[in-house]
Amino acid sequence: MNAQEGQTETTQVQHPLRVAIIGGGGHVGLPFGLALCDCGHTVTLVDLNEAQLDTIRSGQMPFQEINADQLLPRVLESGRLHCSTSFTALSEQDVIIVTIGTPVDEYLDPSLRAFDQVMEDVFQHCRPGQLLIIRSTVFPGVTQRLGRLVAERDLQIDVSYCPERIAQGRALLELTQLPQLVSGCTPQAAQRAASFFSDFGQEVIELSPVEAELGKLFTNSYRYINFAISNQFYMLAQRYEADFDRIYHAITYKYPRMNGFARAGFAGGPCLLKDTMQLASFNHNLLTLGQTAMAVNEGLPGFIVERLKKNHDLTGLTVGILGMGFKGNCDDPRSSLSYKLRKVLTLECRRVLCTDPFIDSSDFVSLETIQQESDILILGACHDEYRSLQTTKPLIDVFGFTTRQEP
Ligand SMILES: NC(=O)c1ccc[n+]([C@@H]2O[C@H](COP(=O)([O-])OP(=O)(O)OC[C@H]3O[C@@H](n4cnc5c(N)ncnc54)[C@H](O)[C@@H]3O)[C@@H](O)[C@H]2O)c1
Ligand SMILES: CC(=O)N[C@H]1[C@@H](OP(=O)(O)OP(=O)(O)OC[C@H]2O[C@@H](n3ccc(=O)[nH]c3=O)[C@H](O)[C@@H]2O)O[C@H](CO)[C@@H](O)[C@@H]1O
Repeated sequence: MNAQEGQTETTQVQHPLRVAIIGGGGHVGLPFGLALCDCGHTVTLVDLNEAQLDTIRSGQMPFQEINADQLLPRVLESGRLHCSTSFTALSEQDVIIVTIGTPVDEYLDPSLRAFDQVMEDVFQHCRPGQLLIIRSTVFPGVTQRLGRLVAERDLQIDVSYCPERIAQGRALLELTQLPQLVSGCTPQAAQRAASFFSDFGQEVIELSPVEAELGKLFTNSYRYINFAISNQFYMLAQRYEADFDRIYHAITYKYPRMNGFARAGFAGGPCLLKDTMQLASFNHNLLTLGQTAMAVNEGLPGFIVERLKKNHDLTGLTVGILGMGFKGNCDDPRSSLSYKLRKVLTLECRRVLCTDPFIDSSDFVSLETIQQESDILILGACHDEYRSLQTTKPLIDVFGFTTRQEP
């Protein structure tokens, strides 16, 4: 199922440890666990999702991750990868890593209950001398608060926050290539976390816990706001019947000061919007740029439909969405704007059809059917399969993906 790209060299760690990853069946925990195991650590993936763990035990990746289809059977064969739904294994570990999801709630505030519950479970099972590494993206202040709780209970474990910064699907390519932000509640915790990641092959940058927490949120908010600039310019160009892609090429060509100018497109997924909202919430709901970015990026599906309505009577038409994942060549539908587009279209059109080569859903149709039965096609995700799509139907491609020359 997975594409294969140049494997990164595996170097063996000098100090093999016993490591548990809570949330180890997920998009962050699993590839990290495989990589740690591959370089010599013994890893227990602790996850509530039994079905996911069964899939992993059988040697199958539960989601797409470049090079993981080859790596998973290899580490299973080594005998150093274990899976468990129980926290009891925690007491046998040297290092406990937390990679559970950290969503925002319906008020756009971080939802801390699940995280606090996991921490309570960790406290019940930990033993003195262990290193706790928080790797989920957390609200600023969470790490120091944990440090205070650990001190109050005299648990004698070292608490650190070391955020994950890989792009989903590319973890095994990026893990040892990206510098690792490292922080600890005490100098000893920071130093132990730094040794753990340098032994793993990463360049380490030390920050205080709140700096590392903010650093992670700044990284994702920056990217999200950056996409909003392009999406706003795209909408503006459309309003004046100007071709955004032609402008994009013209103004970025041999002009280095536009190097960071993003393409227009659906900016979705489980992280960018959520982390921008966490930052806003941390700053007492004041993050003007972030909130404006949310209005722009989340408004793009509605804008597309409004534009279509100007030239077509949608009530009699079938519209097809190509690609439902939250980004190109990705099988993850979480917070994909293609679903928002489907919802808006459903209110306006006779029929909406969806297709995606990576997502198995009973209400999706094949690429062939969608091409035959749709009057209008809209690109929802830049899957390679659509790059050279031949169609006689009008194709709305906000990304400029099907017309651009370079990848
Ligand atoms: N997805 C990414 O590319 C990415 C990148 C960097 C950081 N992050 C951050 O990493 C964290 C995890 O994200 P993800 O995409 O891997 O989420 P995910 O939903 O894919 O994985 C989380 C895993 O935790 C498990 N889990 C939930 N509650 C649990 C509990 N109480 N005990 C044990 N296991 C439990 C779930 O079953 C799931 O397998 C989030 O904070 C996210 O913001 C994600
Ligand atoms: C590359 C990057 O910094 N990604 C961050 C992002 O990864 P994540 O896995 O969310 O992936 P991306 O940042 O690549 O994509 C997020 C969204 O932006 C859209 N998109 C992408 C490129 C583009 O030019 N225009 C556009 O709109 C994608 O279609 C997708 O909907 O959140 C993760 C979770 O915290 C971080 O760890 C990653 O570091």
